[in-house]
Amino acid sequence: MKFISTRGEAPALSFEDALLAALAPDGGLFMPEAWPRLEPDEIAALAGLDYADAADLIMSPFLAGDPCQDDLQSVLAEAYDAFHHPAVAPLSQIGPNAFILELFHGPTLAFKDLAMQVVSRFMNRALLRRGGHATVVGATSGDTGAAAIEAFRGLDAIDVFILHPKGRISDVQRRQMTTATEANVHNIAVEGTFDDCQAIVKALFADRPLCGRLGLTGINSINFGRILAQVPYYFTAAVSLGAPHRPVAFTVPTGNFGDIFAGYAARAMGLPVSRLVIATNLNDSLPRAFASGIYEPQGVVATSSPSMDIQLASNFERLLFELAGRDAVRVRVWMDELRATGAFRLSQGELGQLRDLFGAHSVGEHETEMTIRGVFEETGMLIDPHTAVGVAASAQESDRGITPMVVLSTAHPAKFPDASSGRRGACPSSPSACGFALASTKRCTVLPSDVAAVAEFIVGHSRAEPVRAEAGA
Ligand SMILES: Cc1ncc(COP(=O)(O)O)c(C=O)c1O
Ligand SMILES: N[C@@H](CCOP(=O)(O)O)C(=O)O
Repeated sequence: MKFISTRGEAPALSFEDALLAALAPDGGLFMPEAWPRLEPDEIAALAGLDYADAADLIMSPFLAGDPCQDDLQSVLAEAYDAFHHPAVAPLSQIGPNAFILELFHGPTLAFKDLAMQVVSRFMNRALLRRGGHATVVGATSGDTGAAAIEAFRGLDAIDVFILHPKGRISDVQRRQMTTATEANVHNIAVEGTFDDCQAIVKALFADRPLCGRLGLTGINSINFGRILAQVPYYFTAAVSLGAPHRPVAFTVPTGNFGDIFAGYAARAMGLPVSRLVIATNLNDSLPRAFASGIYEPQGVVATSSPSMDIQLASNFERLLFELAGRDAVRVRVWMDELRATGAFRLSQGELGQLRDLFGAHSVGEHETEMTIRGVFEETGMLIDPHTAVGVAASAQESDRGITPMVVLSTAHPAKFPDASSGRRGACPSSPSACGFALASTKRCTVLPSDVAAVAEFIVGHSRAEPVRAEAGA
């Protein structure tokens, strides 16, 4: 299997090379050259398997012919061994035909752990096999950074630099990141928003000499490895609700569009997904685009679901690539227009195609709070504000009740105790196994929202060997 760029101007790479490159050198995102298909009997055979064994069957076709395919089984077994629930991603029911997929049983209590624990192991093994050093750079609105620091801390071959928007993450997220004492972990608090952090990361990748010098790689969902490791839970959830014999719908709390794109990938592989509902908070660039056809990200608004305080949804580019029939020229036109004017418009035909599969709803702060309260009163279950955005958005879908609707629960309520209590005093307790970093150590450097300042900090702190001149040069 080879991976190609959505912008069509980069060489096709193997899974492992695409994983280490993270972003394609032409600025595009890697995509599999074709979607592997699972036949209905193969999907049915996932029933009753351990999560890691199911993930092995689902992910394996993407690694075909790659040296890392031999590592897949052991990587998955190790990755999910430390989860706090034997099912890894269990389902619970909150109403007739309404389910919650609990993706918060990993070490940092957010869905990011399911992929990050896999990606870090693949990267580390690749570097040990090939020799060399990598510098991971990532942007976070709180959860990706915590999961990455947990997954990469203490590794000899990899330094990790995580950029978060200063003052715009929860206290628990901040402590999870800044109390790591390992020398390979670096936190940068950027004076800006998550979109600013992500723009800086992309600008660093655009500096090809810097990429080479630092062995730059990324762990955001712009890396296809992240998306791939998020696909299996769509399959396991749907199969436990009757797939492949019964279609299932999903509502996904959305920011960077990575998680919901993994649902799209599952469908492209043959899973009967009848609907994918994009649930955003007040940062509603996607619901506005699905209503009007104009994608026009605006300034980020701070909400009680800070991990979704994102306007520029990077992985939307992957969906546009699919929508354009994989025409990279069309994608480049959209992206150039976005860069030049801050917006682009989809045709009525394209919009219709998207609406056939996707719903998109924005949920306000009061509705989020009322949903947390309502779910608690009806079920006794505490949900976090990101999940609440998902539950509220799923209720706006007109055909609900006909097909099972699964809302992805993307974070444990203990990560957002103030918002998750619904101001009713039902305070979430953190699972004892997670051992939150309560120490007061703060390892974090504040920097302006400026590419040069961040690059200078990374160069000054990375353990990457400077490039040696070619012999005879
Ligand atoms: C708790 C939580 N929910 C939802 C999201 C949105 O996921 P995505 O960025 O993949 O759309 C994030 C961050 O990305 C998150 O941390
Ligand atoms: N919500 C994320 C933002 C980055 O998303 P990613 O899935 O692209 O890494 C976070 O909490 O950091």
